[in-house]
Amino acid sequence: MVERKGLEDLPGVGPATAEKLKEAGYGSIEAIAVSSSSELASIAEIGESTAQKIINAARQAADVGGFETGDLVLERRKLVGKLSFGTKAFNDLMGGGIETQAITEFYGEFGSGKTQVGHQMAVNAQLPLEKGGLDGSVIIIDTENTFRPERITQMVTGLSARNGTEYDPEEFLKNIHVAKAYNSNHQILLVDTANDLANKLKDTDKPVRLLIVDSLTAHFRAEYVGRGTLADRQQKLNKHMHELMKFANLYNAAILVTNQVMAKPDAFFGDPTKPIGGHIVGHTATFRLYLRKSKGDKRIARLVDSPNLPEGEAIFSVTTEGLKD
Ligand SMILES: Nc1ncnc2c1ncn2[C@@H]1O[C@H](COP(=O)(O)OP(=O)(O)OP(=O)(O)O)[C@@H](O)[C@H]1O
Repeated sequence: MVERKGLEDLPGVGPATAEKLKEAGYGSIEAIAVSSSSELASIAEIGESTAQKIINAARQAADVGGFETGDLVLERRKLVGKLSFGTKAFNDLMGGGIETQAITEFYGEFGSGKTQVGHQMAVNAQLPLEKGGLDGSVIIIDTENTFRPERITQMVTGLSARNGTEYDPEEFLKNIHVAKAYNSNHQILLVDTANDLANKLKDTDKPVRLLIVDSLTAHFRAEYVGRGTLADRQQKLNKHMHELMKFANLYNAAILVTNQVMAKPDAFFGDPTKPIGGHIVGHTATFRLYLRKSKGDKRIARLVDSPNLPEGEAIFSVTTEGLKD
């Protein structure tokens, strides 16, 4: 595993500059490495030539996606893990579960079950491999204050009954690290914090194997209103997604993000069945699932985009004990 460096390790970046960059959402060496000197100069209030020097140093320090030979890619692909949903229909749809080294996006209307899926996966990820888990810890970036430890307890109790094992909910809660994101910049910054935490836990018996961002887009949507802001928003979102992808590869982790679609479209966001973030999120997420409500506690998940699986649907229920067939 690569040792991660901080912004302060770059020549020419003092604490004040580092702070300005972080506040503007440039919290990682990788983000600096792919920025332009004019952009950096104006954010950090430094000269362009200094900015260019910082960028050059960042490019050297970061692995910003140069070329890799196919055998190395294959070697990494061999490590890909699958995190089970714990429901047959869902697993069948997704070829066994959600993959590590990938971003899986769940989008749908309010109440369609996105947060519930996230909670269930935060439980399942801690199970041993033979039980469909990833034997790891979980990080949740909670942007809408929807994380409920009580739900985790209920789901662990449900799982104990289903698996015929006595799991301790408290143990599960201890392996879930939750941070609230107060705005989109903070949300982007929390991926760096997540990196630090993952780095710290990587040699323990519970390395971070799942990172959840619930909701990926809510802050962006609330902060960037009006047509003139669209380009900025998409650029930030794009950077955020790439940092998440980087995290996925670095720690062989699964990334689960949620995205709300509006039941009542406004003029700006258009088509009600289209998730927020449009092309950017769509092209960066590896798998996309559209969730919708059906009768009672039933939900329908539709796989809409996948590099290697056919499109299809799965029906599942959201119950007090967790997701069920
Ligand atoms: N303890 C519980 N027992 C049974 N069902 C529950 C329980 N808690 C939540 N649910 C179900 O989950 C639904 C909420 O789903 P969830 O919070 O995942 O929606 P969401 O898609 O994340 O919505 P939003 O976009 O508003 O965040 C509730 O309407 C209810 O049907």
